[in-house]
Amino acid sequence: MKWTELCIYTTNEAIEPISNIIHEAGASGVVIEDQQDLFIEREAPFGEIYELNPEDYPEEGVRLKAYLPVNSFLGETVSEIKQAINNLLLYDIDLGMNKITLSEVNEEEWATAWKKYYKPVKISEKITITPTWEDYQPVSTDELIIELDPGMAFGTGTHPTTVLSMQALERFLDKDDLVIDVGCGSGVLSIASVLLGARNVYAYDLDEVAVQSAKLNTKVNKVDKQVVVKQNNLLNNVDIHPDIIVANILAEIILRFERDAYHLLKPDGLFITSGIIQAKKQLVKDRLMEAGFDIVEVNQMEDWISIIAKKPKESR
Ligand SMILES: C[S@@+](CC[C@H](N)C(=O)[O-])C[C@H]1O[C@@H](n2cnc3c(N)ncnc32)[C@H](O)[C@@H]1O
Repeated sequence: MKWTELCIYTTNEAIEPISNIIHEAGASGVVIEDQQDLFIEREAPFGEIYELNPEDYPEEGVRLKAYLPVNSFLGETVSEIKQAINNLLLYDIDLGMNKITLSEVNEEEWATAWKKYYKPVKISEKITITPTWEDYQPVSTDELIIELDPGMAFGTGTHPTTVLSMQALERFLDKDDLVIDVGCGSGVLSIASVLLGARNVYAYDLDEVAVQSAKLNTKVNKVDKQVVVKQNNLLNNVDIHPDIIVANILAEIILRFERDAYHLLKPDGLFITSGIIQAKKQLVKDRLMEAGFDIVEVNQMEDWISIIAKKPKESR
């Protein structure tokens, strides 16, 4: 199948409205190449690797790229896109060069074009996540590598909520711990747990696609013998007593099973929660304490909160 690559040269302020126009025209995704990205100073507490190549960016302004299938409607679709973009001038949106170019790409090029945007990322002191197609060589001997294919359940494993969970696992997981991963998504936290020394992990997700993806990723990372992946609603009908329960799920969902987590955990066990927005921080803390937990730590990355709670030795 043939595709047309639509390149729109514009400005930073026009990214959002033009992206909407392109989505409405039927493109499944938009690539944003913003010249300013080359100059942003990024926080890199763990020396994250950002390998931006200036050649991938326009000399000035922003380049948006979208892919449309070549069919008999293409000419009409492109005219509508041009018209809708020009209409933005009525709202005083600066369109900069406002140049559009079209070029044909074949299926194969299109399918791999997005891969250059994914690079190995060091997300904690020990853990680096790398896309499966990269031949990444560890920088130090104690570096732990997780191979993940972006595009599968819950992205690349580099979302702040995942990073917060992983950093907590890195600090609190002891060798031979038994771990439950609630809402495992791609399985990234289960894989990290095994690499960090967990004896076994039980990974649950409600979504069948996530379950399949986690099964595949545990195989790719050669930890499938230690990780049991199952479709399950939270901790319903689970009768395992772990040292750690990790759950990167929204606050509303955490608050549906904090008591189950407390009952299942071994004394001294940890409940690592993440995916909590600022506004829900106090509510989640209160409810964890009501369930009997002691709060060990509250951490933040960007707008996201992670709360680490401990079940006391003597249950209340
Ligand atoms: C934010 S993602 C986290 C994925 C992964 N743990 C990570 O950190 O990258 C939350 C996951 O929870 C799953 N989920 C939502 N509700 C659930 C439920 N009731 N039971 C089990 N999993 C659930 C979703 O399908 C999704 O995969």
